[in-house]
Amino acid sequence: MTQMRLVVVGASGRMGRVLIRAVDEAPDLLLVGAIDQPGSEFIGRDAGELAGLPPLGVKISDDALTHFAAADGVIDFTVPQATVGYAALAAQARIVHVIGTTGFSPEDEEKIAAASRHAAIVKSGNMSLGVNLLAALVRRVARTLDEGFDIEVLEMHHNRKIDAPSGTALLLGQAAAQGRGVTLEENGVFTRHGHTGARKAGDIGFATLRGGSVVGEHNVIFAGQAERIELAHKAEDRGIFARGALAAARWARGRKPGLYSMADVLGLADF
Ligand SMILES: NC(=O)C1=CN([C@@H]2O[C@H](COP(=O)(O)OP(=O)(O)OC[C@H]3O[C@@H](n4cnc5c(N)ncnc54)[C@H](OP(=O)(O)O)[C@@H]3O)[C@@H](O)[C@H]2O)C=CC1
Ligand SMILES: O=C(O)C1=N[C@H](C(=O)O)C[C@H](O)C1
Repeated sequence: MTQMRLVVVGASGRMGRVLIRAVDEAPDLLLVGAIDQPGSEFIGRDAGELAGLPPLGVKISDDALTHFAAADGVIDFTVPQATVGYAALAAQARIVHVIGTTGFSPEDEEKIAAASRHAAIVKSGNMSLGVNLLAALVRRVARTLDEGFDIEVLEMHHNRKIDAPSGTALLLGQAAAQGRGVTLEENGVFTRHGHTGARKAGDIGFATLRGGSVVGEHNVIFAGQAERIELAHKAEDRGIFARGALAAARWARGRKPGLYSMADVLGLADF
């Protein structure tokens, strides 16, 4: 098969730079575009140089439309508003859209679902193999244990992160809720402050820590009477997310339009 031509949007971001290096290392992939928002100080710079590589001959641009028209897929770790716009453009160009961005509102989610009627979208709050396997384990454990075990999701990230709880924490909370046969809308508890009263049986609680340079750490705690089960994942390098995103792009190439998850990509949906 010919090389898959990819555009990285949010090219100058933490993930954008890691993705440019990961695409460059993959012989079956070709970087054909690197997009930042209009007005970015990086427009016109060489994408390779920005990512700490020799020049790649791909300039950072704000012209997404032209680059999408010449690509097979777009890898997007940006911000919700940008991703919703790129979903519409990728749908128009009928190209694969891999979405790693987190922090979407329900309205954003609806727009992305609408775009997925025209193009294959793979979207996940965490693209790593480890976290998606963890989610499958959480679902299984939650299915086994009854409400005698309280479920709490704890996460820590670097001090630049702008959304909470993390996309991964939500993904893990959803897995726990699915296992229990409930929904996060009904059972999720996202803040506790002041005189909260005792914990309600069946709640799925979330706690958020921010600080330093932590790439991403998640714990799912099943707390029972006199015993506790803890399942955890610690990300040590953003390369794990980039590798997952590129695996998703390869998997989605040629696939029919739809909204897919990393569980689909990794074959974990029925785990
Ligand atoms: N699913 C997963 O596995 C992972 C998801 N993430 C998620 O990815 C997202 C990005 O994370 P991270 O790289 O750390 O964040 P950064 O802030 O470092 O990067 C985001 C980049 O997007 C750019 N951007 C903003 N608007 C646009 C636009 N309209 N077009 C193009 N680029 C735009 C920003 O530019 P500017 O600085 O000029 O605003 C910035 O360079 C977050 O939502 C994060 O939670 C992160 C890691 C893994
Ligand atoms: O913003 C980050 O850095 C990360 N975001 C994702 C999330 O919200 O879970 C994934 C990863 O944990 C890093």
